[in-house]
Amino acid sequence: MNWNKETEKITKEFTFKNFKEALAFVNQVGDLAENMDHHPDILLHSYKKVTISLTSHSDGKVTEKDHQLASKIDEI
Ligand SMILES: C[C@H](O)[C@H](O)[C@H]1CNC2=NC(N)=NC(=O)C2=N1
Repeated sequence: MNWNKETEKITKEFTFKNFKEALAFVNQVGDLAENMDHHPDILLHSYKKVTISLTSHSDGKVTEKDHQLASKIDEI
């Protein structure tokens, strides 16, 4: 299997005190995504880190929707 070329996206890593706080953050991001009908890729890793990646799949690139959701996530 070939390696996939990364499509255009914006990514940010968040670090929390523990797994429980990281998971709570993931759920809050999920609520925002559902409200916007715009969904990130979410990776909860190293037990207390969350990496969020945003791209607009229907456009195949980063759009204003991604920046809007990123701003809302930063306000959590
Ligand atoms: C039908 C539904 O509105 C679409 O599939 C939405 C869902 N969430 C989405 N999220 C993202 N990141 N990109 C999209 O193109 C997208 N499309």
